[in-house]
Amino acid sequence: MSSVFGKPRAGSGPQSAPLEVNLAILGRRGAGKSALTVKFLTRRFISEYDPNLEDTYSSEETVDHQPVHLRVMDTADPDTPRNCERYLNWAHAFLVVYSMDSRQSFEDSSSYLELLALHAKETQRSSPALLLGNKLDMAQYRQVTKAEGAALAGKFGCLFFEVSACLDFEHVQHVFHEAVREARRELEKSSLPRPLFICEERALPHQAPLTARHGLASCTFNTLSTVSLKEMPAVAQAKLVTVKSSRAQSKRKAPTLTLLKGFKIF
Ligand SMILES: Nc1nc2c(ncn2[C@@H]2O[C@H](COP(=O)(O)OP(=O)(O)OP(=O)(O)O)[C@@H](O)[C@H]2O)c(=O)[nH]1
Repeated sequence: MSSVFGKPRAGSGPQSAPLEVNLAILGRRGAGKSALTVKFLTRRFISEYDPNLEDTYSSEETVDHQPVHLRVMDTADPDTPRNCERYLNWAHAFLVVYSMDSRQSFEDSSSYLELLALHAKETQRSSPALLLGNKLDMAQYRQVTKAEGAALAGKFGCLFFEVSACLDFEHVQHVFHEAVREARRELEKSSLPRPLFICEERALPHQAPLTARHGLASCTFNTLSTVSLKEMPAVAQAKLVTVKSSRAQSKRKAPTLTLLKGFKIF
């Protein structure tokens, strides 16, 4: 049996278990996290949304001929990253989104990348991040150049794309699949199975919250000296919505739309 990344190839037999990948979408309010997520899942662009909704969606994907069970957490931090453990300890990869017509959202994306880098350092476990400059269709109003986006991504060693949630689906899908590839590479390197995560049992006196060090709200971090392994939390202490593959989706639009509660899709 041929294999890809140590797993059986899709279609190579009934035993093929899909690769499980958790992806968290981070970024300032209004950057377009929900719009990109819904575009990827349904091929549709949304123009109205509930900014306080944080949902985790599940989608069966095929990436490089390999079946992937992809969970996407569309996060909703209030103004700054808050209670970040819910995604830091859950995700295998991150999409950090900024809106290219907002300098502030670009600066916030830098804070998110710093947060991820710090978490990787403190847990000695890196999860890949991709930086996305969203709203490419609004490029005439851009406040952030492509070069600036690329430079920020380069600083943190992550992939960079400019995208639009209201332009072509294929480009958005490509970006999500790149995130899966990045996660898969990292999972292969890691010897620790991901169903377990490291969390702290109690705060240590010497442990300074990220807030203090990086101006981020309510994020505390784990040290390896007082850790315990716990079961991964049920997919999102947020709602889980199951969505079939995007390709199948386009053929069954009506049922899909009723699943995506909280969004108005036009
Ligand atoms: N023109 C354009 N508008 C977009 C794009 N992506 C999102 N928007 C719009 O920008 C606004 C914010 O988009 P959301 O997807 O809700 O942003 P978000 O990052 O999820 O924001 P929160 O839910 O508040 O965290 C909405 O009005 C979207 O319709 C895009 O690529 N192009």
